[in-house]
Amino acid sequence: MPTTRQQLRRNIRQQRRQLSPAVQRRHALLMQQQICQTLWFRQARHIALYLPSDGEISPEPLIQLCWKLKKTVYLPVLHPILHNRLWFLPYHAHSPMRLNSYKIREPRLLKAPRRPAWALDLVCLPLVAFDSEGGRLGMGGGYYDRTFNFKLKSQGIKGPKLVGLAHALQQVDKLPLENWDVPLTGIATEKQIFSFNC
Ligand SMILES: Nc1nc2c(c(=O)[nH]1)N(C=O)[C@@H](CNc1ccc(C(=O)N[C@@H](CCC(=O)O)C(=O)O)cc1)CN2
Ligand SMILES: Nc1ncnc2c1ncn2[C@@H]1O[C@H](COP(=O)(O)OP(=O)(O)OP(=O)(O)O)[C@@H](O)[C@H]1O
Repeated sequence: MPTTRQQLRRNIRQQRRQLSPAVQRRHALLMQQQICQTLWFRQARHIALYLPSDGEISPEPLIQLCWKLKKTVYLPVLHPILHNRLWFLPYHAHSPMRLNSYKIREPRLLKAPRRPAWALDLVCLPLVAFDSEGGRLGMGGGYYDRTFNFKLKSQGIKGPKLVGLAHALQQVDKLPLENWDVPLTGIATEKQIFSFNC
């Protein structure tokens, strides 16, 4: 019987949560060393990352490196009005934070200048599963697909590079592509960089 998206999510989320803190730290550092060599990272000044939850690979070493290199870091914030869309707010060491409805820390809205999604250079996306052709399965809210939907339009804005971050164990054989799925530019794991032609 084929595995449903729900079963696959449950399965991989469970495997991810079982990684020890030491393995999590090692993967986060190795993934950072992989991605920081790419042109996607080196040419980017405005970079969206995320704070890890539920065993996701941690972009925290990458965030520290961005700050050191004077790149501006943004985090996703659940849109206060539009259904399942994201805003991106700057994130500094002293940004006032709150917990969103999924208990993930996000910057408070306050007066921080938002950056429109199309004006970011690089967006590092969390994901639950990926395949070797750039297929991505997320947490199921469709937040990133809705927010970067403009990239699917033929005359659309080119927008940021979209790079998924994952533990290598999150790779699966083949994910069915849905017509709302926004293509990824690449994926970075602790083992390697996958690059797709977009
Ligand atoms: N670290 C991180 N931040 C992120 C995301 C993410 O995947 N990871 N998102 C990527 O989109 C957005 C939040 N999307 C999320 C969607 C579902 C769940 C979640 O845990 N869902 C529960 C059930 C729903 C509920 O509690 O109401 C679950 O599946 O167990 C979490 C985040 C924005 N920020
Ligand atoms: N551009 C869009 N417009 C309208 N609905 C969308 C769009 N993109 C995704 N959806 C809807 O969102 C729901 C969740 O999509 P999906 O399972 O692909 O999310 P995901 O990629 O796992 O989540 P996330 O991007 O939040 O990590 C689906 O029911 C889909 O119909």
